[in-house]
Parts: sequence; C-alpha cells; structure tokens
Amino acid sequence: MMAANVLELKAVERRFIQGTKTLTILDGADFALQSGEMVALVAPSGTGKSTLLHIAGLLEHPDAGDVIVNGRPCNGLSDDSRTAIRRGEIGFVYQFHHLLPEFTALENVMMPQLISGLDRKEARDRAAQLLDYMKIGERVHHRPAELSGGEQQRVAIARAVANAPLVLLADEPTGNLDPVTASYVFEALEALVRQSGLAALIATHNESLAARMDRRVTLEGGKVVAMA
Ligand SMILES: Nc1ncnc2c1ncn2[C@@H]1O[C@H](COP(=O)(O)OP(=O)(O)OP(=O)(O)O)[C@@H](O)[C@H]1O
Repeated sequence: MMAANVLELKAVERRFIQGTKTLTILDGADFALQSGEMVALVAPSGTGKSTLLHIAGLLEHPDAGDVIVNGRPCNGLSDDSRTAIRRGEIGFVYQFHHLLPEFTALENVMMPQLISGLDRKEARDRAAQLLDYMKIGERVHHRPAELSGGEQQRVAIARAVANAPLVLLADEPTGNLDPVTASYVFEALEALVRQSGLAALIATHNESLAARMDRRVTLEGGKVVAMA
C-alpha cells in the first residue's frame, strides 16, 4: 500500500506586484509529501522557497490552487479553521530561532501545547522529554540568549514538534550555523523525524544535508521538479 500524502500542493500559483512589474513566483506548482518522508527543497535564492513553505504551512493564501493537509483541502476554509490545522498538524522551523527571549527553553516548548489546551504538567513532561531527545536536557532552564546557536535551533525544533504535528516545514533550519553545528543539529532533526514518522520538507542550501534526505526537489519556472 502507498503511504498516505500528508501534504499536497495542487496547481499553486503565487504572484507579487513589485512596482509596475508582476513577479510570478509559483506557477502551477504541484507537490506531495508522504508520511515518514524527508524531502529537501534546494533552489537558488529568490526562486520562492520561503513562499512555497509559507503557503504549504497555511501562513499565506495562494492566488490559485490548493493546499491539502491530511486529505483536507484548506483554501476555502475560514481563517480560524486554517489556524487550527496549522497549530495541530504543522510545525515550522525558521532560519532564526524566533524563541521567546524572556522564557526558558522548557517554557518555549511548553507554550504551543498550553495554547492547544494541554495542562501544565503534561506540557512540561512532553517539553522535557523532547528537549532531552534533542540533547538540551541540562539547559532546559536557560533562556535563549544563554544558549548557543545550535542549542537555540534544537529548542526551536523541539518547539515545532511539541504538538506532534504530521508535517514539519523548515526554512533553512541550519542556515545560520557553522558546518559542524549544522550537521549536529540536522542529525538531531533527522533522528526525530525518523523516530516519530513525521513528514518533513526542508529548504536548504546545504548540499551535503540535502543528500541525506529521501529525495530532493527544486523550483523551476514556478513549478516543483525532482532533482537527480
Ligand atoms: N510579500 C512580498 N511582496 C513582494 N515580493 C515578494 C514578497 N515575498 C516574496 N517576494 C519576492 O518573491 C521572490 C521569492 O521570495 P522567497 O523569499 O520565497 O525566495 P527564497 O527562494 O526563499 O529566497 P532565499 O533563499 O533568499 O530565502 C523574491 O523575488 C521576493 O522578492
């Protein structure tokens, strides 16, 4: 049996008006991500990787086409329903960690779970477990500014998966790190994805990390195409 598609993009279009020009960034982009799969999105700067991830993560609407999360077409849904799907099914990791500076690592990972209605004890236990898994165990009570760049990113990854999403979308998650730290953070991310059966679409400029994923796609003429 084929694995289920947890995320699909169907004929997605996205244009931006810049001055008098219209930039066509996505032009009939189709893509499908199966559960348990790790896919690298590798494309030159400015071709639309972030745009595609934002649309896939229901942070932006496409101009045409649809995003289907776990079999559910999302474009026609209300903002509240899209937000509920985003919070429950999708985790996002950015190049810069975007952790809340006044909260500890543990509290940062608890936050999305508390917003989803989990009680403090459950949220704390799961956060501690995830941080342990990401090898932050000893530093859970540190604030982001007291953590290294690699540690901050590992906390951001733990936070992204705190609500046990189906899909993890990451926009250059190691882009801000030196190669050794990038590789270490990626290893932790990979282990987490493999262990949880999560599906991940990861934009990266790092060829050696891309080579470790199940497949690689790029953007050409506004479409998603397979890479060798
Ligand atoms: N809100 C916006 N308004 C106008 N133009 C935009 C907007 N967002 C993105 N663009 C343009 O769309 C193009 C694609 O941007 P995007 O950020 O998706 O590229 P990217 O492939 O992620 O680039 P990078 O690798 O540099 O992050 C760029 O030319 C950008 O200037």
